[in-house]
Amino acid sequence: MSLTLNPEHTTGLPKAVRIVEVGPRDGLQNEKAVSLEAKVELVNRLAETGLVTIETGAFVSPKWVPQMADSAAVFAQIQRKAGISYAALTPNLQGYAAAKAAGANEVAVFGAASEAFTQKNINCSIAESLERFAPVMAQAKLDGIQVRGYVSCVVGCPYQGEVAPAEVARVAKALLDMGCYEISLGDTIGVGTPAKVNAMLDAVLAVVPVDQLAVHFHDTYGQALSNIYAALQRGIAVVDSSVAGLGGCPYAAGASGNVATEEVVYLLNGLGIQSGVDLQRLAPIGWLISEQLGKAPSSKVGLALKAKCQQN
Ligand SMILES: CC(C)(COP(=O)([O-])OP(=O)([O-])OC[C@H]1O[C@@H](n2cnc3c(N)ncnc32)[C@H](O)[C@@H]1OP(=O)([O-])[O-])[C@@H](O)C(=O)NCCC(=O)NCCSC(=O)C[C@@](C)(O)CC(=O)[O-]
Repeated sequence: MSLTLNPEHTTGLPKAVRIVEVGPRDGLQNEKAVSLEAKVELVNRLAETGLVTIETGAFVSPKWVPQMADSAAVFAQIQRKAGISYAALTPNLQGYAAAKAAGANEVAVFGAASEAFTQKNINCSIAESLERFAPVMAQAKLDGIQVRGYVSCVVGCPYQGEVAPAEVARVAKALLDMGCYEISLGDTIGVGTPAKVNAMLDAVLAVVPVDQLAVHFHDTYGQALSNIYAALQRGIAVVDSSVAGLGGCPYAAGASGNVATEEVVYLLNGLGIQSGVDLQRLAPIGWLISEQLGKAPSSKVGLALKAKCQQN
C-alpha cells in the first residue's frame, strides 16, 4: 500500500508536544499487587520530570478493574504540584462524582469505534456509551472541569478485527460535539502502521481540528514510534505514553504496553521538538517501577540509559 498524505491535512511537525503520561492509570490497570505507596511515589516522581498531565487513576467499577480500586487514596496521598493536571478516567456519573470528590483536575470519558470492544469494556453499545457520557459532560461543565474523550480501537479491534476510519471519525466527532476539549485516538492493541494510521487520520482530521487531537499508541507490534511520527507529520501535538512502556487494557487480551514515555521524549529531542520532559529524571522512574513490578523495562531508551549509567 503506498503512503499518500492528503496535502490539506499535512501541516508539518509541531514545535512543541504535550505528553500525557498514562502510566499510573493505563500502565498499572493491568498489573496486580502494586502497593498504594508505590503508586503514590510513581505519580510524585513523574511530577518532578516536567510532565504537565499525569493520568493518576480511574474511577471505574472495582469489580471490573480491581487494580484501580484505590484511586481515591492515590489522589488523597499525592503531593500536588502547581501546573500539573492530575487526570482520572470516569465511565459514568458515578465515576465522575468520585473523581471530583478526589480532586481530579480533569476527567476522561472513554468510548470506542468498535461495538464489540465497547460491550466488553464498558458493558454497553456505542450509542448507549454516548448517552452515559452526556450527564458527565453536563455536570463537568457546571463544575468547570475539562473532559477528555478517548476513542479506542481506532485501527483495529481485538474482537471484530477491522475498524472503519469513518466510524472512528463519527465517534470522535460525537465526543467533540459533546464538549470534550481533546480527543485521544487509541490504537488499543497496537496493530496500526503509518499507512493505516494516516488513513484513519484522513477521516478524523476532516471533522476534528488538529489542535484538539491526541494519539495513544500501544506498542504490541513495535510500530508505536513510527505511528507517532506519522501523527506528528499531520500536526498532532499531544502524545499519550507510559513510563517504562507499562500498560495494556484488561479488556484487550494480548495488548502490550503503551509506547514508553522515554522513547517518545528521545524521539522528540532528536527532532528538536520541545516536550519539557527531562529524560535523565524520567529514566530512573522507569527502572524503579519495573523493579517494583518484577519485570524488565520494555523501554529501549530506559535500558540504554541504564547501561550507560552502570558503565560510568
Ligand atoms: C462502566 C461500568 C461501570 C459498567 O458496568 P456495569 O456492570 O454495566 O454497571 P452498572 O451501572 O450496572 O453497575 C454495576 C455495579 O458497578 C458499580 N459501578 C458502576 N459505575 C461505577 C463507578 N464508576 N465506580 C465504581 N463502581 C461503579 C455500581 O455501583 C454497581 O455496584 P453493585 O450495586 O453491583 O455493588 C464497567 O463496565 C466498568 O467499570 N468498566 C471499566 C473498564 C475499564 O476501566 N477499562 C480500562 C480502561 S479503557 C482503556 O484502557 C483504553 C484507553 C482509555 O486506555 C485507550 C486505549 O488504549 O484505547
